[in-house]
Amino acid sequence: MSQKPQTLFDKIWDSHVVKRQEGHPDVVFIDRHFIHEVTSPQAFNGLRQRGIPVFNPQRTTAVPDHNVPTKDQLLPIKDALSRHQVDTLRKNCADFGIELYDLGHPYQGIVHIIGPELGLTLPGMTIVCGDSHTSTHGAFGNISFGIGTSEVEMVLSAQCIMQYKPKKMLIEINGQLGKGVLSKDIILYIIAKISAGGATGYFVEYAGDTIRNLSMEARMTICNMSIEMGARGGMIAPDETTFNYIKGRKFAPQGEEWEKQLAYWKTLKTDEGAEYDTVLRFNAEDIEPMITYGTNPGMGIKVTDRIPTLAELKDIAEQTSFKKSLEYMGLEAGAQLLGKPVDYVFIGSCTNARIEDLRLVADFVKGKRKADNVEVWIIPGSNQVATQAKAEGLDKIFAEAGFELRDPGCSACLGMNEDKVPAGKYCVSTSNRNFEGRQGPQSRTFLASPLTAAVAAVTGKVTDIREFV
Ligand SMILES: CC(C)[C@H](C(=O)O)[C@@H](O)C(=O)O
Ligand code: SF4
Repeated sequence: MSQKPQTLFDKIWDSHVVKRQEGHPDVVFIDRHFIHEVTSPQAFNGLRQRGIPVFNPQRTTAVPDHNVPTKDQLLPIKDALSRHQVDTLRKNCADFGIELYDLGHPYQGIVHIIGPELGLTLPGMTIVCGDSHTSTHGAFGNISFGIGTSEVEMVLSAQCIMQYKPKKMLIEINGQLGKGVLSKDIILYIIAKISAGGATGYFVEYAGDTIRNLSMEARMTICNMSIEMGARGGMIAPDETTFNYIKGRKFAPQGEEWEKQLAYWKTLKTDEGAEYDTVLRFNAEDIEPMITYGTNPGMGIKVTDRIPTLAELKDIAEQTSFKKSLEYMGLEAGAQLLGKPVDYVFIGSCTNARIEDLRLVADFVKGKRKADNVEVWIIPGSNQVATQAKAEGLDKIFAEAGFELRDPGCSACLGMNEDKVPAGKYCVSTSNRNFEGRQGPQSRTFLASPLTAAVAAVTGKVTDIREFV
C-alpha cells in the first residue's frame, strides 16, 4: 500500500505524537529540553508546589547565558538581579538532578550554540526551550521551537507538550550567492520581503541548492531568525554536511549506534509530491548585503538602497509604525544608510557568534584597525568557540585590530547583563532583533551580517562590504 507523500515536518511530528484527539492539541513527546536562567525559575517552583520531580532529568540540559557578565565571568556577579537568576538556576538544577554547564565550565555558552556543538541537537528530534530562538536547532533537520514558562513546567514534569500542529511553509532558494553575501543576508532579505509577521502560524522548511551549499553554521543563522518573521520554527533536511558536523561531537551517537541513527537520519526528507500550505521561492542572485534601518527585523534594505519613503509603504498601520520607528532611530525617510557613522559594533549572539563567524571577521580585519569612533565587542557564543578562536590565534588578530574578545553569553544582544549600548548611540549588530531598547534603553540597532559588521568597525560607518572583497 503506498502512503501519502509526507513533508519532513509531518514525519517527525507524527512520530512523536503520544496522543491525538479531534479538537484538542496533540500531546507530543520531547526528546531534548534546554533551559536557561530567565524562563525556568517559575517552572521549578510549580514542580515544588505540586511536590513532583523532573520526569526525565537526562533529557534536560541547563546553561546560564542571558544574565552572565562577559568580563571577569568567574567573579561573583555584581548586578543583584542577574546574580539571583543564575544562583536560582544553580539551586534548581542541584535540587532536581539536572546537568548544568555553569560559568567557567568548558561547555558553557549561549544555549542555542552549545546544543549543536555538543551533539545534543540531532536530526529527527523534537527540541524545546523557553526561548524563542530555539528555532536555531532546526538546521539539523528536527522540530525545534520556543515555549513559555508554563510549558517549561509541562515538559519538566511530563517530557511532553500539548501543541496544535502548525501550518507548513516551504521556502526554496536557488542560485549562487554573490561576493560578500552571507546567510544572514539571505534571512534578512526574506524577512524584508515577507515582513516580520509574514510567516505567522507556519513552520518553515528551507530548501534549494543555495541552502544545500551552506555550512551548518550558516544554516543555523537562517533557522535562528525564522522566528523574526513570525514562524513557529524553521528546519532544513539533514545531509552529508549535517552528518559530518555531528560526527565525533561529545554526545553524538558512536559506533553501532551512530550507524543505526545515520540510517534513520538519511530518511529524513520531504517526499516527492508532499504538500505545503504555502510555497515561496527566491533567487540567490537577487540577494545583496543587507542592513536594517527600523525597529523590527522586517525593516531591512540592501546596504546600498535608500530607506523607503512613507509613500512607498502600502498600508496605513505600517505607515504609523514606520514613522515612529524612524523617529526612534533618528533617521530620515528616503535617506541612504551608507556612510552613516556608527558608535558600536557588536559581533555576537546565537545568530552569529559561532567559530565560522569569528573566522570570517578575523579574516577580514587581519592587518586592519578599527576606526577611532567605534567600540567593538566580540562575544563568542560559547567557551568552546572562545577556546577554538584562541587556538587559531584569532584573539591576537582581534586585539591588533582593537577589537575586544570577551567571555561567552547573550551580552548586548538584549542587554540583560551590563553590556548595553548607550542611549542614542548606533550599533551595527550581528544579532537578530532591533526592537526599541533591545541593546539598552534608547539604543539604536542596525542588524547585519558579521562581514557588514566587521567592515563598519574598520571604516566607522555603514559600508558596503563588496568595496573590500
Ligand atoms: C529571554 C528570552 C525569553 C528571550 C526569548 O525568548 O527570545 C531572549 O532570548 C530574546 O532573544 O529575546
Ligand atoms: S543571544 Fe540573543 S537571541 Fe539568542 S538567546 Fe540570547 S538573548 Fe535570545
